[in-house]
Amino acid sequence: MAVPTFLNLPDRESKPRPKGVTAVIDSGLTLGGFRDFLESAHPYVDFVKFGWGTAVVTPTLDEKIAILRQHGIEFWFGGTLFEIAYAQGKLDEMVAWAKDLGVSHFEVSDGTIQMKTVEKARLIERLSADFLVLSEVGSKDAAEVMSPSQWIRQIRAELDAGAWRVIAEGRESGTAGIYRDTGDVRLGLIQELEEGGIDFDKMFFETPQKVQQVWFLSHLGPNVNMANIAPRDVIGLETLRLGLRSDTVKFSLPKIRD
Ligand SMILES: C=C(OP(=O)(O)O)C(=O)O
Ligand SMILES: O=S([O-])[O-]
Repeated sequence: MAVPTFLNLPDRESKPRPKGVTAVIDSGLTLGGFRDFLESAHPYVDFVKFGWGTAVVTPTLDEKIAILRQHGIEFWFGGTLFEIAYAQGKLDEMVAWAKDLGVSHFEVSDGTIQMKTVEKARLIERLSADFLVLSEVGSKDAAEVMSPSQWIRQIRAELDAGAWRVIAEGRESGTAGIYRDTGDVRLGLIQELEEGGIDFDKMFFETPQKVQQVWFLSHLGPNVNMANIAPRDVIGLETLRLGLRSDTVKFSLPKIRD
């Protein structure tokens, strides 16, 4: 990796990283755009999520997966696709298709459909036999606001059911789940998750907007796990993690900035 050693920068592990991961959302890049993006930014991309149902309408899905393999990048399909398959009674078919494609990670969410907590836990447990399960907590509907204690209960229940990581909902837009509809972080919620003893290394925070990335880095440090990062933002996000941009320069200049 080309980070020069003459600067004092925060420690960043190289891939595969246990934390400090960047998960990109592909909302439908062209094959050429996808290839170019990863040629430029692959050291900083840990995962690609094919957003919502884009995977099933992407004629070049196999080619995209081959490019991800060349760069050692894992991928998964948007939780919305799981929700639609489940609600149509087609989960077994989706699992078979995912296995055929060699998928190792699988998202289980209920951001759009209603699902009982015990049913979600059962599905997490079942899918964990075949995949590393990312379960997502939070609604995609900005009008649905869950209390911090509900968030804590659900995160714990999903980790107990076998989820490998829990994703905190933010959408592609950054206007639901852990955010108000204005995009402002629900500060009290994040604080209560921390006080409630949630292990943030087991969480992926969806942080599509730069201001949201800056907030999470400033409060939880350079190695916070972030998801729903747009391809065009990956290099910029890495500079934020390393304190190479004014917003987080305290990471590279801790003594003269606070
Ligand atoms: C990111 C989204 O969906 P998914 O989590 O299913 O990819 C979205 O609808 O904003
Ligand atoms: O679909 S979006 O804008 O979250």
